[in-house]
Amino acid sequence: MISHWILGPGAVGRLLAHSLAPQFAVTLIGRRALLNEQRLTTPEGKRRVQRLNALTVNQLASASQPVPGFVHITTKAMAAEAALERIASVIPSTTPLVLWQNGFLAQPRITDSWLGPVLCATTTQGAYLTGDDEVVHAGRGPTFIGDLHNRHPALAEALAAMLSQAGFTASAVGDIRQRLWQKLAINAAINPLVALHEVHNGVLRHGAYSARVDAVVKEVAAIMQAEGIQPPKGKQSEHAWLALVWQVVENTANNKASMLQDVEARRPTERSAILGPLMESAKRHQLPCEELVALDLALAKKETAYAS
Ligand SMILES: NC(=O)C1=CN([C@@H]2O[C@H](COP(=O)(O)OP(=O)(O)OC[C@H]3O[C@@H](n4cnc5c(N)ncnc54)[C@H](OP(=O)(O)O)[C@@H]3O)[C@@H](O)[C@H]2O)C=CC1
Ligand SMILES: CC(C)(CO)C(=O)C(=O)O
Repeated sequence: MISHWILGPGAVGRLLAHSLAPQFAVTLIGRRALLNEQRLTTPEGKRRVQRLNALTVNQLASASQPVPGFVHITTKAMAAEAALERIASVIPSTTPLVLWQNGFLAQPRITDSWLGPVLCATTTQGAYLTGDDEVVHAGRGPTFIGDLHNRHPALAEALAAMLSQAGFTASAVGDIRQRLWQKLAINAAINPLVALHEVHNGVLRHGAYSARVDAVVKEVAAIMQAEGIQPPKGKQSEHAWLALVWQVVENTANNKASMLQDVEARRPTERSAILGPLMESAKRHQLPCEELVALDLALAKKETAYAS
């Protein structure tokens, strides 16, 4: 039986573990001990309890586990490389990895440094934790799998089939880089502003916020063009990116964005994974990015204030 290791037992990691466990061998790996009896609340409000095989990184070194078929990394973007480093000595260097992070920080770095295949997943599944033994699956959405250089289409197909068997709507795609950058554009336009002002996504439609969104999207659209990233619908243009972002704001008006959840929990945000690649690209292509830099600085200041 294919075994899946899931490194990072947070919202996505536990949702994945609950979904895969009935049909596959699953090991959930964290840096601290987790209860083996875990609860899931479905989007329909049903509650399920399941025993999951949960180990700490330290226990993993002494436990005799079968070699994993896949290692899913489900930490936040900034933690992915360090988390992988902690387990790298106990898995073959050819083990397929699956990166579930938003942004575009961990994906190119781990793809360049890992010997084995590195698949990337982008998902609009929504999940959040309510405690050490419970995850809420807030909403369903599609998941796309691929690798940055399109070298492993069969592996992506095989994983998408397993995830589909586990109840995800998953597809293998040949354009995962495009999809990761498209999501990055949306996250850059929405997440920093709502996190800084501590508002739900829908508030961006009002007052001075909407002009800030437009100004951010203007910078992002030029960067996307320079990176060769098309908006999912329509031709490359500022108008198409604006339409996309405003549609997501509308669809998620009542959402508390992930970056706002991080700010409220006083955790580091994923600003380096979301704003970082855009600012780097702007610099490389000599494009303006004053709005993005201002958002990044303001978020850094906010994080420093609550970290001290
Ligand atoms: N939640 C969602 O709905 C979605 C999330 N994503 C993306 O998925 C990624 C994960 O998000 P999410 O699950 O919400 O994040 P969480 O903060 O809920 O989970 C992150 C987990 O990683 C663990 N972790 C951190 N460092 C290590 C380490 N060195 N070794 C092992 N585990 C570690 C944390 O453990 P500890 O508790 O000890 O801190 C925590 O359990 C992010 O990039 C996010 O943007 C994408 C789409 C939807
Ligand atoms: C699309 C959006 C902004 C929805 O809240 C999101 O992906 C997030 O919160 O990270």
